[in-house]
Formats: sequence, structure tokens, C-alpha cells
Amino acid sequence: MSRSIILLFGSAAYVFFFATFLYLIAFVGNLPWVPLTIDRGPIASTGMASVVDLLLVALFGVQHSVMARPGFKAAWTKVVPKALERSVYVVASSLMLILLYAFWRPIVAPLWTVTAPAGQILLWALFGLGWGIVLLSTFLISHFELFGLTQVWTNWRRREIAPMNFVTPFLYKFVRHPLYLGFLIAMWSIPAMTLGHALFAGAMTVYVLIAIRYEERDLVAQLGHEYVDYRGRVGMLTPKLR
Ligand SMILES: C[S@@+](CC[C@H](N)C(=O)[O-])C[C@H]1O[C@@H](n2cnc3c(N)ncnc32)[C@H](O)[C@@H]1O
Repeated sequence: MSRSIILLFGSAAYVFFFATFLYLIAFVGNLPWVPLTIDRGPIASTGMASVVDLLLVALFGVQHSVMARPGFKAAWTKVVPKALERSVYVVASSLMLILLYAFWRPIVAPLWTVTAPAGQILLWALFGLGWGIVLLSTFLISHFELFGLTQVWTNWRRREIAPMNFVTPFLYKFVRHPLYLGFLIAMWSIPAMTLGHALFAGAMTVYVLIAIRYEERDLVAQLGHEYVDYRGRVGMLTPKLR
């Protein structure tokens, strides 16, 4: 495949991912600017909606985790160019999210509703903070590498693609998984929590805990003592008390 086509695909994949990510914020926040959200869309019976919704989260989780494993990547890069591996992953994850947006069935029974203005402001602030932490964490690790742009650009310049560096700047000094933490904060910080939203947040929380297990297993295999020491010093999702 020509280097220019790889670069074009990688750039398009990045834009596609970013649009899907922005939609995710509106979807989870039940914001008015998009047609389908976690609490707005075709209604099914609670039983049917729960099954469909859990299946959609499971599909996303399986795709996201399986395609991130070193064994899968090794086999996959015999089929797709190595420079495109991350971009294809990003496109596949975005497609899974679009599938979730399209087929999600809201369950609008309220679980809690915060009406006090101070409470609403606090929860929306946490919602924004959560997404801010997610985005900031991607930049702390290496935003453009995480979403495949560095790889297609390096390939276009005929340079060798290096594996991602292990780094622990700023938030990574307090918790090992700030990106996932930000995601969890955003999922749960909602003034009007419905049963459907709680199902989504609960299923995603379980997924994050499973994803961390696999991610850390790979990091230990890759980095050995360096990661084991880091894990001893720094908490997973909450800072360790000294
Ligand atoms: C979606 S990111 C999530 C990173 C981290 N789990 C978090 O929540 O902030 C997943 C990728 O980041 C990599 N990663 C995790 N911790 C890292 C670190 N401290 N430095 C560089 N890469 C890291 C993993 O190997 C994986 O490829």
C-alpha cells in the first residue's frame, strides 16, 4: 500500500475518531444537540432494552480489548500494514461506538434527580472535568500516537515506527489509569440518572476493571520490574495514601 494512502487513511481515521468521541460526550451527557442519546431514542421494554444495551457494551468491550492484545496485533499486522494497525483499531472502536449510538435502547426510569442548582452545577462540573481528564491523559501519554497519526506520519517519512514509550507525567504520578478514571467520573456525574444510564455506566465500569487487568498484564510482560515498581508506588484509580 502506498505511503500516501496510508497517511490519508490514518488522517481520516483520526478525524472519524474525534467526531465519534465528541458524539460520545453528547450521548452520555444526554445533550440536546444530537438526535440519539443514552436517554433519547427508540423505546423498548425494559427487559429487551437491558439485553440489547448490555450486548452493545459487551461488543465494544470485546473489540476494544481483543484488538489491543499483543498476540492479536502480531497476527493482524500480517494482514494490514504495521503503520496502519493503530488507525484500523481506532476505526473499529469508532464503528462499535456508532453501533452503540444507533441501537441503544433508553430505559428512562429515574434513579436519582438532583434539582438543587448547586448540586447540578457540581455534577456538570465533574462531568466536564471527567472528559477533560480523558483528553489530557491522552496528551500526557502521547495523543497522536494513541490514535495512529504518529505511525502513519513516521511511515510517510520512511522512518522506523518505534513502540510507544512508557511515561508517568503529572496525573500518572497519582494514579496508573487517569484516562479510565476520567471516563468513570464522566459516566457517573449526571444530575438526572436514569436506569439506562446507570446500566451503561455500570457495564462500562466493569469493562474498565477488566481492561485494566489485561492492559497491566501486557505492561508487566513488556516492562517487567519498571511496571511492577510503578504499580507498587502508584494507585490504580485512586491515589495511594502514604
Ligand atoms: C487507552 S490508553 C489508557 C492508558 C491508561 N490505562 C489510562 O487509563 O490512563 C491504553 C494504552 O496506553 C498504554 N499505557 C498505559 N499506561 C501507560 C503509560 N504510563 N505510558 C505509556 N503508555 C501507557 C497501554 O499500554 C495501552 O496501549
